Amino acid sequence: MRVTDVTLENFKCYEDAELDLSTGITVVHGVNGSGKSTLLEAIFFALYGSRALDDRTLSDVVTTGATSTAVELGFTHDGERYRIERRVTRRDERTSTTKCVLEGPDDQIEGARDVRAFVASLLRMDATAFVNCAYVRQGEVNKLIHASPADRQDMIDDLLQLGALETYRERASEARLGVKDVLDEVRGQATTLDEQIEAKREKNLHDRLNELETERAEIDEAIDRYESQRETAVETRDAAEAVLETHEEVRAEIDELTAEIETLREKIRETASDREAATDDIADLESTRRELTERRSTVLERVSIDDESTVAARLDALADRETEIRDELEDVRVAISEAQSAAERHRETASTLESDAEAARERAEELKTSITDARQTIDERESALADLDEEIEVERARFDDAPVDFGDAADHVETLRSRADELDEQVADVRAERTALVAAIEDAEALLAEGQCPECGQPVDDAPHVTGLEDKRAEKAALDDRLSALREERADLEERIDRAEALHEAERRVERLRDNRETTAQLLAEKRETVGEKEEQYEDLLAEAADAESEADTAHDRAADLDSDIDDLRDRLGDLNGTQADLREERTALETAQDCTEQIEACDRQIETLRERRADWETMNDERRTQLSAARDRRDELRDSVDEDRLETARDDLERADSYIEQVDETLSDRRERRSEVQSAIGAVENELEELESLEARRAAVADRLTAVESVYEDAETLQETYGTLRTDLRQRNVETLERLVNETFDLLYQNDTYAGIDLDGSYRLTVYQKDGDPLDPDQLSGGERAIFNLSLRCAIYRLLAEGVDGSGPLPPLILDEPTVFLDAGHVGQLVTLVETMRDLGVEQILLVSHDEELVGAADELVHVTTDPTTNRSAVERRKTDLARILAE
Ligand SMILES: Nc1ncnc2c1ncn2[C@@H]1O[C@H](COP(=O)(O)OP(=O)(O)OP(=O)(O)O)[C@@H](O)[C@H]1O
Ligand SMILES: [Zn+2]
Repeated sequence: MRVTDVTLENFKCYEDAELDLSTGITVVHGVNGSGKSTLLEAIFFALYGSRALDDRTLSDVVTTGATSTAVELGFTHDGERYRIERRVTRRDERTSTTKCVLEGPDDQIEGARDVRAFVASLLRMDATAFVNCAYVRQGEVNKLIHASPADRQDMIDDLLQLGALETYRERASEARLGVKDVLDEVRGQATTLDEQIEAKREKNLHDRLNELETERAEIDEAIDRYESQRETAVETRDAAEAVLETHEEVRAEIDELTAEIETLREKIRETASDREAATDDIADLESTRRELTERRSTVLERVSIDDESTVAARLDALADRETEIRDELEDVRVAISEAQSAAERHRETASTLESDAEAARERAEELKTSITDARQTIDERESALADLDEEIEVERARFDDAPVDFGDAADHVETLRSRADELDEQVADVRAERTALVAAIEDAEALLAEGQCPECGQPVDDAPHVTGLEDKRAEKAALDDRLSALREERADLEERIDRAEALHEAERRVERLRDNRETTAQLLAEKRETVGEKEEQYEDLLAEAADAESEADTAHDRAADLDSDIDDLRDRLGDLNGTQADLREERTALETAQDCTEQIEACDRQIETLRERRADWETMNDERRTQLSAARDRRDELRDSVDEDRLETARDDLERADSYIEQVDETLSDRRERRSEVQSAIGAVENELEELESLEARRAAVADRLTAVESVYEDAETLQETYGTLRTDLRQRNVETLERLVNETFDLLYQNDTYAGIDLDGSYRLTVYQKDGDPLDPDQLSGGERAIFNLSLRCAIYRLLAEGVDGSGPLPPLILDEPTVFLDAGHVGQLVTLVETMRDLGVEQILLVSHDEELVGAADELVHVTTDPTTNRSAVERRKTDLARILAE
């Protein structure tokens, strides 16, 4: 197998890396922490997935901060190309494989589990075997030495496919155990069958069958005999029963006849008594009839009829007469009632009229009083009128010597007043003029006193203005005169106004008195008119009352006339009632007679019916008597026919037959029971015989099967032993070869050293021998020695695989991570030799992580790993070997 290329995306410290790898020795180098180991891990992870991670998780391989990583690995194996792609994705808290595909030459495999299984079978190694053999991880160089011999044995066995032999051996053992179970079971069956057959043979089944069959024949014979005897008994019983049955029938008939005779006798007796009762009834009816005839005669005599056949005609005539009387009675009654109500009406009229008259008189009386009152009022009003006239005259007399006529006083007052106003104005004007003049005079006098002109204020000497002052003084005197004249006239006028106003007042009073007078006169006239009307009314009411009273008298007279008519009508009513009573009496008599006739006829009919019935009953009893004697004859005949001796014999026969049948039935049932017992016993014996036969047949079959199973069991045993022996042989051979190879390799690495050789025992226990022959446990070796020793062991295993068992495939690449850690320079050289030897042995590809110069020098190809210091991401680069340059570096 050879890895051709690996591509990483966000795998741990790699963001994006692609690396092609070739055959031969490839050395990966770079500074610490640059990502060398990661590169190898990626290859391991691509092949085995999570199984390659030991105790780490999927999420550890995803670059911190990224959500998903992908690894792609290309490799060739046995001349075919393969390509694995894995993608791991982190989602929420979970990280899982989201893609895992292996493309092979034939088909494509999907899913982590299937891909892993395919890789394990292709390389013949699972992840554990891979790290034990092909891939020495950093610090795990001593893994094989530290492993326990058992683990080592398992591991090497697995690598060399010896595990399969153990599996086959186990399967053969399981098969043998399975066959053993079957064998035991078949043997058990044979034993059981033998026991069963023996038990049955001991029972002497054939003898028993003979005995039972003999008994069955005897029972059959006895049953036949009893059955024929039972038949005879049944016949006897049936005959006796027939005789007794016939006798029973005769008895029953006799009983029936006796009952019939009794019934007939009873009926005859009853009918005879009915006849006697009928005779009595007839006698009673005849006497009733006589009484009725007598009564009818008496009644008819009372209404003087001797021929009863005229009764019906008389009744018809009576009915007509009664109708007439009834009609007339009705008429009279109506007349009385009408007259009564008429009289009543007249009386009511009279009473109404009388009360009308009374009311009229009362009203007349009232009027009379009211007239008297009115007259008094008239007198009072007339005197009031006279008073008013007088007062008016007094007031008018005031104008006799007045300056104005009656009626002009108001105008006069007005005229005077306006004159007074004029005067008041004039006084005011004059007074104002005077006041101004007085002031001017005072000013002038003051100026003058100071020597100035009173007109212009200039000095008096220059303008003689004193004349002006004199004029003003004269003017003032005139004004004074005028003012006193005006005042005088004004006082006079005031007096005249007072008088005129008094006159005006008189005028107004006369006006009011005249109004009063007019009102009073009007009232007087009205009153006078009312009195007149009332007096007329008074007369009318008196006349009205007189008329009503006379009409009331007339009504009383009419009512009295009607009363006398009613008396007459009542007399007539009495007469008619009397006639009606007579007629009714006569009719009752006639109806009684008619009733009697009807009853007499009914009696006659009843008597006739009873007589006929009596005759019928007589005939009936005659017939019954004939029946009675016939029944008696038949009964006597039957009584004579009964034979007591024969009956006695029949009863005895019956009893005997019954008891025999009972007995024989019991016996028969016993026998039959026994027979069915015997029959089933025979069945059981026959069954057992059949079973015996089938047991014998089965025993023969089991014997055959036993032989077959025993031979299969022997085969399985042989097979198991063979696989076991084969494995031991093969392991022994492997151990021998491995021991040889380990020693060879070890010699190669330690030609000169103190060690003589290595011993590998059957269970892969390793012992190192020193030159002096002392044994050493590998653990006791120095660190470097241990590492070399371990690598030798691995190398030996590789060689074993290469020389190999049959069909071993191409060898996986040898991958070593820092194998030189514990080695000194000399040993590094040996390691180089070892690695080269491996290459020569046919290991196609060897991947080494190391910075050892010697190893680098041995490389066919170099891979340089660097870190970008800014991003902390790794990068890979392939370089052709240039030893000189590397050494220079
Ligand atoms: N999931 C991850 N994401 C990012 N970086 C990671 C992750 N896991 C590990 N690393 C880093 O990858 C770097 C490379 O580690 P690795 O073991 O491959 O280095 P190395 O070259 O083998 O070093 P040494 O020579 O010391 O063995 C380490 O510095 C580590 O911190
Ligand atoms: Zn002057």
